[in-house]
Amino acid sequence: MAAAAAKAAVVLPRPVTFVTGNAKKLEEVKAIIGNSIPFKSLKLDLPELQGEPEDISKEKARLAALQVNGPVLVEDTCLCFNSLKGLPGPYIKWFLEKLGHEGLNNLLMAYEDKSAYALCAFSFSRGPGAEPLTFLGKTPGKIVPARGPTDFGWDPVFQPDGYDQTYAEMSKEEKNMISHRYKSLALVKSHFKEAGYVFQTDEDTI
Ligand SMILES: O=c1[nH]c(=O)c2ncn([C@@H]3O[C@H](COP(=O)(O)OP(=O)(O)OP(=O)(O)O)[C@@H](O)[C@H]3O)c2[nH]1
Ligand SMILES: [Mg+2]
Repeated sequence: MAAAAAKAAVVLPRPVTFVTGNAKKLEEVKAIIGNSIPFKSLKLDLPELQGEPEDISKEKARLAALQVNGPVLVEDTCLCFNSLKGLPGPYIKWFLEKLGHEGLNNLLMAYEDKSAYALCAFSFSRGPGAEPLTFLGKTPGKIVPARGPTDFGWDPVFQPDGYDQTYAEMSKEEKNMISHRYKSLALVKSHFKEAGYVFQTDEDTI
């Protein structure tokens, strides 16, 4: 039999929109994705479901696709303490806001085990109504008293396994080579490569 027909390209109506209310996330996503996926960004703080990271991320993608009326990428980030069976997890934003770096350390005072992991769940939706695909990236480490610049979230209290520095003490380039976000985006990039999406620009659709 003749070789199988070439896979038809999936045409997406415009560049993907990365929807986030977090400027520091956007900075890292830009640095990690580079030119490999054409995307633009939209600053929007989407409401978040309670529950498992994957479900929160998928629901964010569904909401974002409706808002944007096109293909979207979103992500949800968790910081999970093993002694606390994965908490604060997706609720880290509020724990950090209320307790600060010292409070996060204090949560683990009663436990010997300070191990933790950073988890990033990117979700991609091709548009409103499409089932989002989720890509998980995980970096193991431990919670330590804050060290390094305090310009991004809990970076100063997270020391990845195999490193003497916290995320905050590392250069951006170094963090972006090992981070939960990097690992999750590596899977997103592979998916885009395999799927061979073709993007129309906004100009094409006018
Ligand atoms: O030190 C950090 N290093 C990181 O690599 C990192 N990634 C996210 N975060 C923080 O963890 C919470 C996640 O909550 P989150 O995923 O809902 O994000 P968000 O609400 O800020 O933005 P978004 O939901 O609009 O995208 C928020 O407090 C973020 O600031 C990080 N902190
Ligand atoms: Mg959020």
